[in-house]
Amino acid sequence: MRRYGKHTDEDDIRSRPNRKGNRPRTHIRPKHEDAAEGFVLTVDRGRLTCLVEDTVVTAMKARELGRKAAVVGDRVALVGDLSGAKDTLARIVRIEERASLLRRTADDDDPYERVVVANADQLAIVTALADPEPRPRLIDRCLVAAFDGGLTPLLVLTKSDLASADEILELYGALDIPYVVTSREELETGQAADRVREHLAGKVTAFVGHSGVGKTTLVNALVPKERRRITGHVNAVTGRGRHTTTSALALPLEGAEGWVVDTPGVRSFGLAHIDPSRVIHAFPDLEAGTGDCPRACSHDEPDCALDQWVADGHADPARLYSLRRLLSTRERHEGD
Ligand SMILES: Nc1nc2c(ncn2[C@@H]2O[C@H](COP(=O)(O)OP(=O)(O)OP(=O)(O)O)[C@@H](O)[C@H]2O)c(=O)[nH]1
Ligand SMILES: [Zn+2]
Repeated sequence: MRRYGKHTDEDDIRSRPNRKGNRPRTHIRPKHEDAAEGFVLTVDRGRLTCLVEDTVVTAMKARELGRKAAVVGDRVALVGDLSGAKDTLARIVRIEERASLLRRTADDDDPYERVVVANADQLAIVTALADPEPRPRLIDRCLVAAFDGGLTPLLVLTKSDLASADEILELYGALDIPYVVTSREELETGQAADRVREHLAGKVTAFVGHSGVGKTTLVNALVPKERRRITGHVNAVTGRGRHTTTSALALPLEGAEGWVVDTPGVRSFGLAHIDPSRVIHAFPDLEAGTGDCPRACSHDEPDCALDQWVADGHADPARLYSLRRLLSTRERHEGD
């Protein structure tokens, strides 16, 4: 697992314009030197559940954090009552620098950024091969969010007992994304969890997927029994029988070191915040050819240098095609 250690807060490292003319802040003697290090497991209406060593502590952010919000996966510094006893509340005084940040906008027309998960190494995109039908545009949008946020994608294709994975795998072949295909039978024998777990060991993995794809079933097979959630659909009369996830939730991986971050089912994945230059970073073979692109090139315009780069044999045309397909998913379509 990535060692988070005592990172300094990025915002504190950058020298800021010193409007008030007081001494610049240095990080040599940080405030709250004695603060404990915690890991945010979930957030619920301003209350953050954090793991501090082996104790689960409820906390809220200290006023000095201002508008900064801690999210699931954040490494934070806590002070105050760290006993974890009932009705105690610790204070989060610092959010450490993030190694990655999975974001989505609720809607492309809504510029408000909803941070989903911080510090995840990997994004597991769970897609059913049938029931519900795979939605490649949604997969593409998740991939773009992963590349933009610095996460490595993993495709988890469920319900192979209902339909073949060939078409989807062909569509993503050029992207060379690691994938796992699972079926009902493999869920029952435990093979499905075993094969997915191989990709999760030592990592923090955020799971996303449209409702009904089998994400909860899979997550439950990966975490300790007492942490499992109820699966199945809402009972139309009582409304019970289904978990209502509103925030992401970090759960320990069973059988290996690592974290599974379950996120609420996504219907859409808004990408208003995406920066193409961060996406192309995930395509080093193509990034190397962007030197002659016009300024702020979208890499999908007539003067883009990548056409020549590919024509000269420096990269596979299928890779450029895939990149452009991904970038074009930033435009919103009906049904995204
Ligand atoms: N045939 C088949 N059904 C599966 C498989 N995996 C899960 N299911 C079923 O698909 C349905 C949905 O599974 P869930 O795990 O609840 O799906 P989810 O993605 O968490 O969906 P929400 O709970 O709606 O967010 C359940 O009835 C599961 O039993 C599979 O590999 N094959
Ligand atoms: Zn370009």
